[in-house]
Amino acid sequence: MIFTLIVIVFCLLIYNYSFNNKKSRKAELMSKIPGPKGSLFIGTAVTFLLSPEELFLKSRELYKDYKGITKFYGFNFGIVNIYDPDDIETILSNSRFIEKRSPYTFLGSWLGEGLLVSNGAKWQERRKMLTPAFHFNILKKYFRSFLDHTQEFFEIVSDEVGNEKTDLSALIRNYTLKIMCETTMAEHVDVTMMNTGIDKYFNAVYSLGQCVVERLCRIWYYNNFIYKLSSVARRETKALATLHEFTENVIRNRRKYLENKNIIEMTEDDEVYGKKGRLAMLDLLLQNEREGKIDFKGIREEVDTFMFEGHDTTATSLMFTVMRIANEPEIQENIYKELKEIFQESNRMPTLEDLNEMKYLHCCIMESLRIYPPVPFIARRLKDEVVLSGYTLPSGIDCYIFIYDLHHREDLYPEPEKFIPERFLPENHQKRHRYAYVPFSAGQRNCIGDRIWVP
Ligand code: HEM
Repeated sequence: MIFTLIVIVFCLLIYNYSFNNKKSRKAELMSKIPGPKGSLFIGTAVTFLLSPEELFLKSRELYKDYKGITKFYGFNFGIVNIYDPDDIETILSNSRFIEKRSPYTFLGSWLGEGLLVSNGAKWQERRKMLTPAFHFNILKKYFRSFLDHTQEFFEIVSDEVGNEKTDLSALIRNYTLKIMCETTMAEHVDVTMMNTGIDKYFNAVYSLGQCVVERLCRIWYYNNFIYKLSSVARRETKALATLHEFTENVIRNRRKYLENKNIIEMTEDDEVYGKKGRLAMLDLLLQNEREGKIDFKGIREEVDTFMFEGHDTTATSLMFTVMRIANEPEIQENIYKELKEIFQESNRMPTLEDLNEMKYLHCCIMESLRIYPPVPFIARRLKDEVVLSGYTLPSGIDCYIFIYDLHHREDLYPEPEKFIPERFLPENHQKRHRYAYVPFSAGQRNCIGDRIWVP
């Protein structure tokens, strides 16, 4: 009871300070932006008192009712949602709008100041440090690893044929994480450790994800002090211990491996790789640690970031792609024909060059990322005022870019729920606005791993 009272009083005080003050420019500008009418004290914050699924549907409703731009506000925060390609271009292409705050801060206890959530000089420094690990040559180097794991995956899936049900999600997640570890954490990650720790790791990722979503749906938890007192925060702390232990083991194992081999300094064509190539992400970070440019905590932040951002998005996308194609017999037939033309009667493994010939399959993947973007929205904190769709957005609020709604706009993608890979044939895709399709975001803070997914 006392806790609820503290929450209410606290929220009302903050609300009064910032948004109820009619003289404030922020309040004046926000009042002009279209959106549902808010209540006296809590603005539209009541919308957040929904379950995650209901909140998702509510956001879709708002998008339909307020084409182009709409707002949420309450207590001390303001959010403007945008879905228009011109507006999205204004934000994503401008280096003034690369700052992230809510809801990324909710990931802070896990990812620290890792690339996904960091800002300013820290972000610039890390992005520069890590970019070489995502060069196309890295993809070439680890292509074999993709093939081996995919082969293993197929064998396991074939054993499932005839079963009434198969949980593809668990299988896909498992293999995606293994590939992610090998390609970004270097080839010699201890597989036994991976296999024993992997289930615990997944459960902890799931649990932490739940905590973040619950926090997002409970506006009073936006305040750190209040959140820390909750049972959700206690669950988060438990999950964090497992997650950090897992990644610390990955780092220590790799470090030990390099020490045992007496590899003091690695160069891009070091013998540790057996062939010429660039350093994988973890080795690049360990190299920078030796040069005093990053410490253990910094390495862990990046390893946590890449393990999460790399495997979760990719596995989600793979699951939706497989699910959708499984329900589209004609599309399956077209994919089969294309593969038959490439491989003829041969059983050989695919090469990187073959990928360039899989044009139809490529369109299918793009269409799947359109309908089911694994990152349905991204956000930017506005440091300056900006005009979007004819409205001036105040500085200090968060601008949410709803990739999901952009990708489902009827005017850009007629019959948006239909799976039509031909939308992405070059002659059709090139006619579209450059910012009408952004599953990997765009601009300076785009996805650093986009080439690993769609080369
Ligand atoms: C289907 C696969 C993927 C999708 C749809 C995807 C999507 C995205 C999106 C939309 C962003 C922008 C986030 C924002 O602005 O808040 C992003 C950023 C990022 N992604 Fe991905 N991603 C994918 C795969 C990967 C992979 C494989 C990796 C790493 C191995 C990765 C690492 C990152 C990192 C580190 C960032 C933050 C970049 C920065 O802020 O500088 N992603 N991703």
